[in-house]
Amino acid sequence: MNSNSFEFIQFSLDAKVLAFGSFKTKAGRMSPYFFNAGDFNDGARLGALGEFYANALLASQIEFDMLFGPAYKGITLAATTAVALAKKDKNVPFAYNRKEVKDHGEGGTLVGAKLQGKVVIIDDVISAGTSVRESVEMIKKAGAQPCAVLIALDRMERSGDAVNVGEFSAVQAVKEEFGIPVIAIANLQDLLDFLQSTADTHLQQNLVAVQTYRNTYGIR
Ligand SMILES: O=P(O)(O)OC[C@H]1O[C@H](OP(=O)(O)OP(=O)(O)O)[C@H](O)[C@@H]1O
Ligand SMILES: O=C(O)c1cc(=O)[nH]c(=O)[nH]1
Repeated sequence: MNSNSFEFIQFSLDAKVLAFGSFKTKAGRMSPYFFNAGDFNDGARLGALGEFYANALLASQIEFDMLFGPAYKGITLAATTAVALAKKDKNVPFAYNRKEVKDHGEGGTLVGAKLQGKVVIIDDVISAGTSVRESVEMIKKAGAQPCAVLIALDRMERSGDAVNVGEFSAVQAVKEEFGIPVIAIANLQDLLDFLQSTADTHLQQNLVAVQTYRNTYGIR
């Protein structure tokens, strides 16, 4: 595990964005962990979050010209990543969409810089891939080129629901369908490594449940 991933997991636990317990996912599975990016909800946390995204993006060495954040959560994520990149001497434009079409003033659904060149889509998680699919469509329609997706956590689990388990994860499907990389600041393997190596015995107690979940739903 790289240090950005390790520190990100610690940061997410401290912020209580990453929690252990019993949570129902969008797919209807009972998960022993959950990542709620909406709880990075103050200036210091959002600023630090942008640093983690920027570090992961720069470490990937992907060439890009701008960022796009799908509404709603992606908007703040793209904005804070753009600020962090600018602090690292990589000042790039960013854009985002509205979920509802604005029918007055400048109108439309796109806000911010004009979509052009190689665009990185920034979001928190990919569940079914709907948000990425819609983003790819908007970017291509504007004449630009989606070049990567950057997310906070890749749960590395196969598609489907509690009973039916598909062959591949939504992240794998996005890579395959659009031929673009998906970069995650951290993934389920990092979380397992973290739980295995932590000196916090209370935290370590979650290892078996997370491993069992991975054995049931995890990608092969
Ligand atoms: O891969 P998907 O199935 O699209 O799921 C992932 C998307 O779902 C959530 O956003 P949501 O669409 O709920 O909107 P929000 O950002 O307004 O919460 C999340 O922030 C991702 O954008
Ligand atoms: O699958 C989901 O619904 C899901 C899982 C998770 O950890 N975080 C999240 O925002 N959604």
